[in-house]
Amino acid sequence: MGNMPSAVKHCLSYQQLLREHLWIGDSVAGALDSAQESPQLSGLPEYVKIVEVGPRDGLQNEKVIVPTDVKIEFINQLSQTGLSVIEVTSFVSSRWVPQMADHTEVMKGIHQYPGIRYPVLTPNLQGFHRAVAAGATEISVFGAASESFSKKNINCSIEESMEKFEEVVKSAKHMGVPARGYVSCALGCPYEGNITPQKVTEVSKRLYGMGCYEISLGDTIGVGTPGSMKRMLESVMKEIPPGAIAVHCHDTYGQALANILTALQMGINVVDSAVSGLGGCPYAKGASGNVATEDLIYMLNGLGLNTGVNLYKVMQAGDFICKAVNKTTNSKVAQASFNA
Ligand SMILES: CC(C)(COP(=O)([O-])OP(=O)([O-])OC[C@H]1O[C@@H](n2cnc3c(N)ncnc32)[C@H](O)[C@@H]1OP(=O)([O-])[O-])[C@@H](O)C(=O)NCCC(=O)NCCSC(=O)C[C@@](C)(O)CC(=O)[O-]
Repeated sequence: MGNMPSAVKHCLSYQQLLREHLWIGDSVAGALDSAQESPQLSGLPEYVKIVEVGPRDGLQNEKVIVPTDVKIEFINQLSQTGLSVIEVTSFVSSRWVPQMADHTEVMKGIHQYPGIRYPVLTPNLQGFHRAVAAGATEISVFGAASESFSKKNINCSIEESMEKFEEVVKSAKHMGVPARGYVSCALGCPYEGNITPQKVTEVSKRLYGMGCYEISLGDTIGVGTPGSMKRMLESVMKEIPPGAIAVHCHDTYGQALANILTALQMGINVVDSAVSGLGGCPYAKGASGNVATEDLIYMLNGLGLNTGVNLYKVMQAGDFICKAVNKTTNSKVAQASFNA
């Protein structure tokens, strides 16, 4: 059971919750329940940490500005699900990403529960200082393995970005603020196409070397397959231990769950996902949402792996945000459950 959060031990029966609150029929509730109760398969990590990126990655690409109080309510609902990490917002330029302009209000407005971490994106020192002033206690810097994407996304070369991140991570360390590092375009770039595993490894090593405690490898445009995921991870894992690697899979080509399973089989046990499969990067045209947290939990439950997260409560939060942004969920599990 290791570092499994206690919340998982107190989950109510899915059938009971689903029937009472989501009006789901017995057959669907039974399917969700049996996935929950599956025995663990060998060769996989016992516990998987889910990093929920819905409030940040999930919303950053929404064209209509989501009201701040809706974002706060969404995050507060996610805090009730058993998730231990919820990425809240980005301290970036509002000219570049208007949806994140209310970062300070969101950060100050949420209820921060003990035992849950609420990281935020900070591209430079300006963002870092604003984030800390607003109450952030964990940050992420976000680089890329593609020169073109780096320029489009953060207006500088990879080398320049590393210099900015060094400053941010150094200040973060000095203040006792843990820093995570993203590497976008780990399995392909919207501008350059193929990206070599060597380039991903090189950038990951730089971020890990400067003090990022975890490197999240982003399939930004969701073009990866289990084959390219395996080749990329084999290369990165020569330099970084699996315990310090996370995967961040967009689902554009429907490969996200297969790619995640590949990573789990290689010893990775941190996975980023977004409720309802929301998400996309404003600077990665054509990229669809992240893997849906609901679908990820359903698969992990079926593999008998612990997450500490209550699928029913995540579905409720997903229902809330989809209604608020007037969207249909991208989660297959939520679709199957609601349409049954
Ligand atoms: C990085 C910058 C700011 C550079 O943008 P820049 O224009 O090069 O910045 P600058 O340093 O030249 O400053 C220009 C203006 O921006 C301001 N500025 C400077 N820094 C900040 C800041 N932190 N917060 C607020 N304002 C800022 C600064 O004060 C100045 O204001 P002015 O004097 O003109 O009024 C810009 O390119 C930017 O904000 N980019 C963010 C893009 C973004 O958020 N993309 C989405 C997230 S990445 C992603 O989705 C991928 C990921 C992580 O999910 C993983 C995956 O899927 O692969």
